[in-house]
Amino acid sequence: MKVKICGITDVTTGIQAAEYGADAIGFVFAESKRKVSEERAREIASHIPSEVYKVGVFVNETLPEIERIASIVGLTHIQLHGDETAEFCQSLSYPVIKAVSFQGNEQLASIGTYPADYILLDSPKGEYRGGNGKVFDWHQVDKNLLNNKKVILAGGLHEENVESAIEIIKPLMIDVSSGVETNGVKDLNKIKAFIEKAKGIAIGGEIK
Ligand SMILES: O=C(O)c1ccccc1NCC(=O)[C@H](O)[C@H](O)COP(=O)(O)O
Repeated sequence: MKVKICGITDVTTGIQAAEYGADAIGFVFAESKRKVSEERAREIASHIPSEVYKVGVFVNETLPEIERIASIVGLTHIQLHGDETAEFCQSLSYPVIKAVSFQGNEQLASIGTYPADYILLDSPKGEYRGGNGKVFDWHQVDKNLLNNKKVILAGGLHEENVESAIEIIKPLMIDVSSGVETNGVKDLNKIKAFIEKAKGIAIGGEIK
């Protein structure tokens, strides 16, 4: 199971997350309590091994601004967390993760044709477009509608519920932010425990 730790804002947490086995780390460049400057993100990214994805999270940002930040920071993937059109997605020169605030399967039917490499299933938006620490009903998701796209599951995951989430959705990757924080700050013990738990979960008798 691949793991993305999102909302990284300092070098130590980035380095430790990678050491604990994170496959991707996320930098939020949108309105958020976890918003990070491009200078800080660049510094963090420079300490992270090349095989770990550096994902930039954007909400309705302009194309030139995304491309500019991606190039400065050294992003490997762009996560679109707003209302970006398919044409917008196609214009980006990076692999795209399109986030969907899950509200039902009608929505998934249309996202099945969206030209993104990955679909990130998240909870309906709260105060911010993402990172709200809320779960949604995984049983409602009809994955057949997603056209075999690579699925990343997010939304209120933590050490205690991640096993059920993986069992029900069987995603390629899981994404967490609030669930590895204490009092709104990333907690290294929780990050370690979450990654260990997720990496040890057997799907169909095989450790993924
Ligand atoms: O994390 C944020 O603050 C955020 C703000 C605005 C747009 C997206 C944001 N996060 C994107 C993520 O990938 C989060 O990890 C994902 O929404 C899950 O968050 P959580 O429910 O807190 O685990």
